[in-house]
Amino acid sequence: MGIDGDASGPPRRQFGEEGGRLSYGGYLRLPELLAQQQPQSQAPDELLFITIHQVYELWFKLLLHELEGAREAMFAGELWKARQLFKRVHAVERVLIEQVEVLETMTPQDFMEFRAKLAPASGFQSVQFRELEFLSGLRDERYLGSFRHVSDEELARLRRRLAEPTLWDAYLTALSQRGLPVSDDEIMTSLLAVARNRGSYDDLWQLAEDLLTHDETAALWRMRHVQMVERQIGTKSGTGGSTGAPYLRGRARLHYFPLLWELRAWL
Ligand code: HEM
Ligand SMILES: N[C@@H](CC(=O)c1ccccc1NC=O)C(=O)O
Repeated sequence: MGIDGDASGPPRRQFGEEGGRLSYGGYLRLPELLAQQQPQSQAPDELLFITIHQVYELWFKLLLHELEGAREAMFAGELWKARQLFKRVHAVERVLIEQVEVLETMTPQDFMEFRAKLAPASGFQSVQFRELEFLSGLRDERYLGSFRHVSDEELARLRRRLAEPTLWDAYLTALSQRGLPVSDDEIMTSLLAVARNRGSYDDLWQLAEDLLTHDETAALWRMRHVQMVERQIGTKSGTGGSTGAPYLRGRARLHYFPLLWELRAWL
């Protein structure tokens, strides 16, 4: 039944539509969006491969936006707002992990039908992925060298990310706004004070837990990704020129907020 109560056919006109200029496809720019999947081969699974990467990049864009918001909220001392945003970040990050399963429905044989066409492209070159790492505090300038292919605008974005404050910088500001010292020598004592004095500092504790969950979920994605990689290409080296799985295993151990993990040993 149509929304306007007509028993058959689509609604002729909906409430609030009078004079409106927006349509579903226009608002969401679907003609543009759905024109962006352009396989390089005839292999049937290449559409899946392109789609899943594009979906990742869309989520990366949203994550950057929300994490910027969380950083701003921490600087402003609005911890509740930062926490609200981290909730969304965590939910999206869990989706990113779950999504790997969809790509694993592709067999290695089917991947090999188009893999050769991909080199030297690889996830190495995801600007937004590196932006997320830089914003989160994992700043390895050597990666700028692997971005020679990217546009000036993208390179400028990465350089900006290296120069701007990280989530950790914002958390330290939130700590110092509450009178807790944050110098290298004093930070562990302050983190311990927060952990042991929940009556006064529960909001700061919960926020640190949110940061840790962001860190943990990102690490889980890296582990999930390398599992998929081993399943797809085994011990082959990567199209991006790395050793493949061994390189990725090394990356899986990294942490955004090492002090929050170190804190565990003192609790
Ligand atoms: C068949 C599926 C996939 C395979 C076999 C694969 C393989 C690889 C390999 C071997 C690398 C290391 C760089 C290189 O030498 O190529 C890499 C890096 C990367 N891949 Fe994938 N990948 C797959 C799917 C994905 C998907 C769906 C994403 C989502 C965006 C992704 C994102 C990345 C990122 C961000 C890196 C850089 C990681 C880092 O430097 O820490 N990959 N991938
Ligand atoms: N690096 C992968 C290829 C690959 O997965 C890929 C290729 C182009 C664009 C994104 C990719 N995804 C992640 O690395 C490989 O070595 O098979």
